[in-house]
Amino acid sequence: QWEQSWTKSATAEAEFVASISCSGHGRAFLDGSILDGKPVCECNACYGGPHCSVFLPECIADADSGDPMFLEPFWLKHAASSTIVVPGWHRMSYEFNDDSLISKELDAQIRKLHAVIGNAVTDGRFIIFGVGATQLLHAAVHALSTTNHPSSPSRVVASTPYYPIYKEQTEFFNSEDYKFEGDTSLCNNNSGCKGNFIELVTSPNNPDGQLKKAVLQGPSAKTIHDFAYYWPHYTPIPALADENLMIFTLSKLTGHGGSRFGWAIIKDEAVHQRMLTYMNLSTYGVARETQLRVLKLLKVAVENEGKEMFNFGYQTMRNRWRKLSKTMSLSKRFSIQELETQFCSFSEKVRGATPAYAWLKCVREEDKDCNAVLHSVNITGRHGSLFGAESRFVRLTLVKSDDDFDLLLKRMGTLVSQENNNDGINKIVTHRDEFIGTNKCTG
Ligand SMILES: Cc1ncc(COP(=O)(O)O)c(C=O)c1O
Repeated sequence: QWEQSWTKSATAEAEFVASISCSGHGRAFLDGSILDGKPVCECNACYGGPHCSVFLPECIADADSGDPMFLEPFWLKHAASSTIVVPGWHRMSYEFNDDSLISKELDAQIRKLHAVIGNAVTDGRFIIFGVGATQLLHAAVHALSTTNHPSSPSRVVASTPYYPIYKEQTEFFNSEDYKFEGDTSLCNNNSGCKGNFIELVTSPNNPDGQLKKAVLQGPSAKTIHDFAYYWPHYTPIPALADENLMIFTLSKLTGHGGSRFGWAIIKDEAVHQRMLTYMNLSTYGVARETQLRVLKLLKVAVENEGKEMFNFGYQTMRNRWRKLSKTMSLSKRFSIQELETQFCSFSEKVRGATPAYAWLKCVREEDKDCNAVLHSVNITGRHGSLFGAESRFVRLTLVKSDDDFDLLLKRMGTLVSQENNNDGINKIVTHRDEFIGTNKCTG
């Protein structure tokens, strides 16, 4: 016998903020700036004005970050089932009742999620939570490294092109126990293979979306499998992954990058213990508010056997890829990666990959800096050199909001049509070195 009482004002406050109109190009938040007693609209990139109704035509199409806002419309539609209320007294303690830092319910929910999607084995494995995959990656490198051997640190490698944080993080923490050594191929001819290796395997890969396997084998090679994108939004799921150390993140699964939540699935107990020690000494676990929210989100994610969220994610990414591929098919100046088709055990169909990023190549000899070419039509992507690749590659994000994607597509369309117009003009104009932005006249 109870009556709703103290949550009334919280729910009214939440619904009031949600009702503020930002013209479909922004959102007001409870913790946003206040003007005249009301939270103000925070506009999507390239929109402004008090209600985000003004398009800013000169602005940059920012295709740099991998912020998966493409899932926001799903959560707007599922507001009722995904909302939580966090009272002032919710889990104030440092620990759960069993002295752990991990919600057992959330642990079980994660195992259920993997069983529903069929992308990773969790039976008999340890699960540990982290403040995003970012924290877990470093905890894993620490746990697998050979300690107390300052003269022979573990050699951290990844296949080019690789996610830049691997290098940046390993170098930043500057440990005596491990060193970033770059591309895995340094060990292709056996001469470079002395010592202990930690190979970071990203599958599907960031930036090019390829499904990858470990290159290094044998007792001196340990692997960390970064499965941030091993979800049906981005790739067919060919098989259950059963690697020694697998890292997943909420960011690319549900789109909640800001919640800073990831998890690792670990086979070996000693490695698990070392990662736990790292977590205890760095952050003492993940915020209980985050764990509560993640539990709720994952319950929605597995509703209806995962069909709703994963279908939404896949359809959105597939539509974006169709549009982009159509535009790029008209270009001889740029190419993007080939998308592999294979059987997906989750959808029980043969389907194509729909990666989070387009890995764009400027094919003309003179376009050595591809990001500079894109700047001519106000697009900025992530420079290929950050991934250990040539500067004629650029990573373009396809996971941001519809507004971001639409603008990127429009600007890519402009660039490609300039190229096609120029092919005609080049036959006539031979005396000018440059025209239309930075396009070179090669005719
Ligand atoms: C391959 C890969 N691993 C890890 C991460 C980091 O994820 P998180 O947001 O959980 O820190 C990203 C984010 O872009 C990523 O692309």
